[in-house]
Amino acid sequence: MEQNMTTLIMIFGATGDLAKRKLFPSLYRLFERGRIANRFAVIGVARRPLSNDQFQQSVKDSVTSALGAKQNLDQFASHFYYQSHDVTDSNSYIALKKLADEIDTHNHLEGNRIFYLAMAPEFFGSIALHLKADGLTNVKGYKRLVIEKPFGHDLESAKELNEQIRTAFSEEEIYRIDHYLGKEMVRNIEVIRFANAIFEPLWNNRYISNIQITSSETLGVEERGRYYESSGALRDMLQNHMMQIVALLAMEPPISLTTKEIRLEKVRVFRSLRTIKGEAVNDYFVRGQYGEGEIDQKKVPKYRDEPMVNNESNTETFVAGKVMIDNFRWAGVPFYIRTGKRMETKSTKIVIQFKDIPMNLYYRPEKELSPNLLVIHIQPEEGITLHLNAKKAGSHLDAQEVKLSFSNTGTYAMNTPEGYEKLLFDCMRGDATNFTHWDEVAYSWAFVDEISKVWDQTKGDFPNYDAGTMGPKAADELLEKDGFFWWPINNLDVDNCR
Ligand SMILES: NC(=O)C1=CN([C@@H]2O[C@H](COP(=O)(O)OP(=O)(O)OC[C@H]3O[C@@H](n4cnc5c(N)ncnc54)[C@H](OP(=O)(O)O)[C@@H]3O)[C@@H](O)[C@H]2O)C=CC1
Ligand SMILES: O=C1O[C@H](COP(=O)(O)O)[C@@H](O)[C@H](O)[C@H]1O
Repeated sequence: MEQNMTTLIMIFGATGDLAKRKLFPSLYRLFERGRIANRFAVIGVARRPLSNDQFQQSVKDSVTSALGAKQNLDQFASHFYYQSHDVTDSNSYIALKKLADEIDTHNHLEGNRIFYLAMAPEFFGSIALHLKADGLTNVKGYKRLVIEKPFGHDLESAKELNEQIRTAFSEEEIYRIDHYLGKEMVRNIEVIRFANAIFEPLWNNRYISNIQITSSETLGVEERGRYYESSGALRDMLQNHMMQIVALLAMEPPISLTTKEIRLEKVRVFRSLRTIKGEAVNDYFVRGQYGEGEIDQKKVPKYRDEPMVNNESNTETFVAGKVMIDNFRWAGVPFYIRTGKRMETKSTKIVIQFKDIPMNLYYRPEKELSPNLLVIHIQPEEGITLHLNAKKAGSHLDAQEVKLSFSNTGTYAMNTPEGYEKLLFDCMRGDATNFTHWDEVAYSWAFVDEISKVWDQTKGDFPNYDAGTMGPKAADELLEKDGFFWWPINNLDVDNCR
């Protein structure tokens, strides 16, 4: 893997929300930690007219607003340039190439280029084609394309987009970003599984009864109503973030930790997904849309009253499903996943529920022994909790549930870096392990398309959950019919140990 951090990053959509909230602060943190040397430059691209000074000021403002007052901000911002450019206008690329070549030569950037597409996905394909046609990719160093989600709207559009970007970049040069793969505890899944002799032998259908993955948000759609109306929770969260977590939990140990081997194993999981189609969709998947409710003691409107949302919208803001992986290791083990907006709490957690022991010697017959759980806390807290049974102090032989916890924040006493910081750094190093390969995207869309095909044709009974709750009743029933229930995520806090 290369360790060449000398690079010119072109951010398309540099005045947008993602650039301000995530990309500039992440680049600052890399700069602050000395991970990118002084030989880097950023060209921000967007339509509105801004001078370099104005752009640098907006970069400084976004760093301060995300990270608080910081040192060396002027020095950091001096690496930023701005080009007012409409990506639909072919002539603009000529001027952009000229600027890029000048900055490259002036800063000795060795012709290394990262093109970061942080704007609406409808532009992705044509930007990639222009970059090649107008010579911006014609460099003596490396060229890499970082592409934001959503990668297409369904398999067909994803294929079309892929073909367009592949005319300008090879698969190895394409970094399809999924910011969940930058989260510290998502990256930790593989280490927890493959570096612990106590887990890997149990990691299969003989010992695990079910796995639950919840990613709940308290936010609504905010200003993104127009995008969300054509996306919904299924395409916005499940097709990418949730399915990636399933793959990491379910994959076989790779023969080595290279990008190629890890991706191969993840793809094998996607290939083993049980296809759910037609009438079966509603047995395996549940959709919801939020009505009015209360969050943090404030009244919030229903989804259909949000800006840029159709007042009869059929878009789901919640999805829960049972994913089955039909292979030797996982046959019969349901992976329950749920995600939604305007839920009770902001939390992403994985609960691995182990099967019951064959016989309970310790509780009285009327009391059941608690199952062992391994909880992986992805956010906001980061850590692991193992739920065990141990003798109740002072009792004869009664057992009680105890929790062994590891808290990432507590151990290192610092905030772990944002996902984007890690992913940007990985891209500069040429490490694509935590980016999604085309095959993963394609299999995941094929799986999701069968669900949306059914849902697009039938009207949901919406709204069907109140804002501030954990989703519709049907999501609970999905597990109840299998004899399970969602573990209440608020009671699983990493710090909530007995
Ligand atoms: N925001 C977020 O938290 C997340 C965003 N994403 C993805 O990131 C991408 C960007 O999202 P976000 O930042 O929220 O979007 P915004 O709408 O906030 O920003 C869009 C950017 O594109 C620029 N732009 C729009 N049209 C053109 C054009 N024709 N030519 C040149 N520039 C143009 C806008 O600037 P101007 O108007 O000046 O041209 C602006 O800088 C999307 O793909 C989104 O799905 C993914 C995960 C999270
Ligand atoms: O990709 C997306 O993710 C965010 C949730 O990300 P998180 O890191 O805050 O969990 C979600 O709000 C957004 O709708 C979606 O596009």
